[in-house]
Amino acid sequence: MEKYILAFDAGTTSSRAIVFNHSGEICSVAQKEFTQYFPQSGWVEHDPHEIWSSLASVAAEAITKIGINGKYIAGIGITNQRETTIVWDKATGDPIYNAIVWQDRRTAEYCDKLKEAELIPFIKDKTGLIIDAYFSATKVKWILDNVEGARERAEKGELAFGTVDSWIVWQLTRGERHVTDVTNASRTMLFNIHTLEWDKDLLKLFDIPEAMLPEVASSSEIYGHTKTTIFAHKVPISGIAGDQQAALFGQMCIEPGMVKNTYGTGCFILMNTGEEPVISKNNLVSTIAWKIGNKVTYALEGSIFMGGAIVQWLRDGLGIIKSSSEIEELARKVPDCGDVYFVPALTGLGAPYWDQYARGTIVGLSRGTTAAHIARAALEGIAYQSMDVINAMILDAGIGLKELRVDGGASRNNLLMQFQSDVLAQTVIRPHTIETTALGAAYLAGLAVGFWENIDEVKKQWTVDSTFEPDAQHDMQLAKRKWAAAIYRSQDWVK
Ligand SMILES: Nc1ncnc2c1ncn2[C@@H]1O[C@H](COP(=O)(O)OP(=O)(O)O)[C@@H](O)[C@H]1O
Ligand SMILES: O=P(O)(O)OC[C@H](O)CO
Repeated sequence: MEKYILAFDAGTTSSRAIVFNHSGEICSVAQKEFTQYFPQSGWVEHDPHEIWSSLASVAAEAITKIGINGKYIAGIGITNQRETTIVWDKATGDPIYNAIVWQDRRTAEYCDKLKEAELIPFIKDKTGLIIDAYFSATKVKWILDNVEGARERAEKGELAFGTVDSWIVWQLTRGERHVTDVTNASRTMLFNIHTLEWDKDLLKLFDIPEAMLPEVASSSEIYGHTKTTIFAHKVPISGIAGDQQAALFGQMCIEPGMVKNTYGTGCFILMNTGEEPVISKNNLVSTIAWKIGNKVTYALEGSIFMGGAIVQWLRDGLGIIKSSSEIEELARKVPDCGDVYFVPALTGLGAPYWDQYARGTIVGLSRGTTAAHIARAALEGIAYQSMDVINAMILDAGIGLKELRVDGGASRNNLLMQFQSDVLAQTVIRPHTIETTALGAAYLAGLAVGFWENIDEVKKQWTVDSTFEPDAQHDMQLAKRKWAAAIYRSQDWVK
């Protein structure tokens, strides 16, 4: 019987399990949303047990849907929301606090202090990152400072820290392996992206005991075998990558200069920069794209905190649409935004602005403004934010953009993709499989177990669904100036 690769995609709002065949085609998908906790303004938490139980149930569902069991799974690839921080007791496996999610802003003021102490170059030189509450280090420190007895227990070696990938491997191996991969490690602000080791100076700065940290492995190797009852067989866990790096791989952006944008909850634009990190002068971050064998590939990244999530807000917060896909029909009711500009900074602004205190802003409302204009302005806001990141990327890399490869839920929206092409004056390409995050994790897992022989073999599986060419119908220069003015108005709002 044919064998398959199973990808676990542990996203911010839902858990997905996808079974891929040897041609890289999706054979089965199961998905489950899980609870988002907002205990205070700007705080976002998940229950680590729910992350795992939802993943376990979708994995079981996905494999039973096509009538297979663990025996027919050649390898498991894990991809995950990055930066989200979990600390658990090594003996009991119980988390000592909820997962603090990447979007959580509770450590923003502490980050300001780090900036005031002029630590920006110190941290950037080692990690490639910008100081922001987004990354894991300040979240781990918060847990150690705020959960009673935590630091003492961490110092005694009783606690484990992990990003969501580590938590999943711990569950799958029943506590046998405490491991992460280089891509996830590079988002913690504790990992030196040049030496590929946890950085002792940073551990000291954040007062984090080294004993809590996972072992750091490559993105494609056998980390261990499943011990859960879901599979009834020992399945090798053989690929791990943060979701945005996995998407870069799934999009087969394997040559330096290739760029992808994933339009999910946020928008994450990554450019492959080859074997050396490019240190950004334009407020992007340098990150590890993957490590396969001994070869490390780096990327430049621009992280936008609100992408498709703004569409969910129009659905759940404003109630002007009933489902995310309805936004396209609504926005098409008007020929343009009617001079309305919408900066979706509901949780602050990420790259290239990095303003933790910015908030969502709609400007240019008039008596003639309708829900359709707001819908259109929201979609355009997603595209303008992506344009700002891509412009910064082009400056940093010193090379132009040949094409933009797109994926993620909101990339289904043809109006958004056409507008993205118009504002960039560049070709936008959507592949057949927009589940490229899971596909990338599957490829990494399959390569490690010989399911696929080499990258050249999987490269042939990437095929184009739609191409969008620039076809701007109005003055884009004026529109871009208005966008810049709207961004200015959204900044520094809640400080
Ligand atoms: N047709 C659409 N137009 C615009 N946004 C969409 C559309 N379909 C889905 N979305 C948005 O895409 C996001 C889901 O994409 P997905 O890739 O599943 O995200 P994630 O992996 O971050 O959970 C949601 O925020 C949703 O609002
Ligand atoms: O869950 P996603 O797809 O929104 O991705 C979240 C990112 O990994 C955060 O850095």
